[in-house]
Amino acid sequence: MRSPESPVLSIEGLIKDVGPLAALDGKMLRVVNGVSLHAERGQVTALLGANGAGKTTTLECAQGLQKRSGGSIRLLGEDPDLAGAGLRSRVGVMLQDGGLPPSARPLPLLRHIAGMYANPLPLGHLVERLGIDSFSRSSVRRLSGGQKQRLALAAALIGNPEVLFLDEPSAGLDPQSRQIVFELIAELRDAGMGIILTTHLMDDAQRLADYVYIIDAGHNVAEGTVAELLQHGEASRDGITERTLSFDAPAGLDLRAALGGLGEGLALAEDRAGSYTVTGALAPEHLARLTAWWAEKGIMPASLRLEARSLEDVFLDISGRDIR
Ligand SMILES: Nc1ncnc2c1ncn2[C@@H]1O[C@H](COP(=O)(O)OP(=O)(O)OP(=O)(O)O)[C@@H](O)[C@H]1O
Repeated sequence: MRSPESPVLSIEGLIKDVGPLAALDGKMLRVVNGVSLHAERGQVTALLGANGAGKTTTLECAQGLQKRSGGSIRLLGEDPDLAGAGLRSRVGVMLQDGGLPPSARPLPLLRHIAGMYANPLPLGHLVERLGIDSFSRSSVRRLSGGQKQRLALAAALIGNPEVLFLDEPSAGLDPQSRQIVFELIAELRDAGMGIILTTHLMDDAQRLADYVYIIDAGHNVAEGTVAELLQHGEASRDGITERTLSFDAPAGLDLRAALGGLGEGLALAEDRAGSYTVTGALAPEHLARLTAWWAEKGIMPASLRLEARSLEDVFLDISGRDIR
């Protein structure tokens, strides 16, 4: 648990029932069952979970878009179910499909939104950072998925919020835009904004998140920094640190010969022609043996990477591998 010192968002034991549902003979369905989460200023907090885990419902309750059935929520110290425009003006929300009016053009739309806030960010700066100029003459309905995404982020930020909710912030973005959006998120975090994001992309969470909550079937199943969660993954394997060494080199190498007697207990594979992985309890001796063999044979790999388990491995261990 981290210290809840002036959290931007504090959720304790959130319950959300939906219905009554005809499919359940008129009964209610509990879709969030006791989720707790704390998000701090100056941090990126990620909420991860499989499809249907309850992420959207949790965050919509936090934003006051859905009324909770039980538990407590404080967003910037206020109950979102009771708060008014004052709270909304301090909160930025970027939804996955943007929720932007289809016939609007980017700049008038952003100017209009900026006009609703007391201290908006300078429009020109945001427009330039997010490359909105290049499509400012098109209407929202004609924008590509990635352009809409960047415009939605600008719309969420223009009011200069203290807390920002991001739903799948890199969905549909090309590598250049993703880089720009990530840099902007890191800058906003460093400037003290509290950022709460949901994503299915473990890479994004691993790169951006200061603290991660994993929920499943409506309740918390794990939490911690990325490093803590990765350690959890290691501990769950009887204290043995499993690592993967991957490298690209000429096709058809005999890895077993390369590792000699040290290959026992390791999984050796040439996944594609010339693309190799060695997985298991790798020790420095394995690396020494392999690199000595390369030197002996005059082999210089085109790429080489050593990693412990990824957040994706840990996520799958924690929330199971069954499709939802
Ligand atoms: N109004 C509703 N009526 C019936 N079921 C609902 C309703 N709202 C949510 N649910 C169900 O509650 C569960 C949680 O939904 P939610 O959208 O919060 O999940 P999620 O974690 O955001 O999923 P995803 O990753 O797929 O977006 C799902 O199984 C969903 O079908």
